[in-house]
Amino acid sequence: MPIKFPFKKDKKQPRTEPLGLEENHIPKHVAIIMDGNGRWAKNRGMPRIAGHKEGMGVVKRIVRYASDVGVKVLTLYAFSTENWKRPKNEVDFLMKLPVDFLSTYLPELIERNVQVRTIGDFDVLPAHTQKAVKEAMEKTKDNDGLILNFALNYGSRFEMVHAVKQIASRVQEGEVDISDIDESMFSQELYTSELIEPDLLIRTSGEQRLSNFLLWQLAYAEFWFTEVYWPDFDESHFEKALYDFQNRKRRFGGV
Ligand SMILES: CC(C)Oc1ccc(CN(CCC(N)=O)C(=O)c2cnn(Cc3ccccc3)c2-c2ccc3sccc3c2)cc1
Repeated sequence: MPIKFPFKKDKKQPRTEPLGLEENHIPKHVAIIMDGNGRWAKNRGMPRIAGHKEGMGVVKRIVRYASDVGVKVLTLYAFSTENWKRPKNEVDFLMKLPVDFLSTYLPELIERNVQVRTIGDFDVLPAHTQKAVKEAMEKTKDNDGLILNFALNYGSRFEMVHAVKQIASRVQEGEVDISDIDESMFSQELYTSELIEPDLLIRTSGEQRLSNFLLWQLAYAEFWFTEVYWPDFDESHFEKALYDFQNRKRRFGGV
């Protein structure tokens, strides 16, 4: 019978009746494809950026929950069609969003001992976005609590081809012999080289696809999908995902 641990008592957070999560079987690394902002807004006759705004509030709440429940790494991927397909006002809004997010939320992230990291092609972001993100990473680099990892302009196949090129050039230089190449060497060349691999992937809005996200790193992860649009995603959905994760692991226990 699973041992029932109530959540750590935390005055600040409204207590939710725990499903009976086992404290010592929380996934170490949860990756989330945050999808559904646009449809959420459309269903309400609101502009798409209203969905992104609502989605930002959910990011803050889920980060709090993940750090409270003991997740070690939380990787967030804003599933977004290429920016060039978006109207200009939406792209401008999105590029401002991180600056607003960090200006209001960085103090709490620091207080919560959260370390902010990114994976992906950082340089294509506008200067003001880069500046805000760099400052957040610099100010939190020594924190050893939850690692909050944002996928920015990230593509898994691009990442993997880049890794192949890095290794191939080392072979060409005679630094590495073909027989030395193994999974570990390949993993070391990925953006995620310093992170443990995800053990749970969550995707919202009913899509059941990876969309070129962490293709190598998700090889052994549990996948959990929900119809819920990201702006409607809340702690109860996250808790259910953790609960199902624990039950799957329990059912298929073994080595
Ligand atoms: C370190 C962190 C604070 O800074 C950054 C974080 C991300 C990016 C990249 N970025 C915005 C620019 C782009 N590529 O479109 C997206 O991924 C993107 C695309 N849609 N949404 C809205 C959305 C909001 C909420 C949920 C899904 C999508 C976002 C998005 C995603 C999460 C968060 S959290 C703070 C801002 C933000 C913006 C750049 C810097």
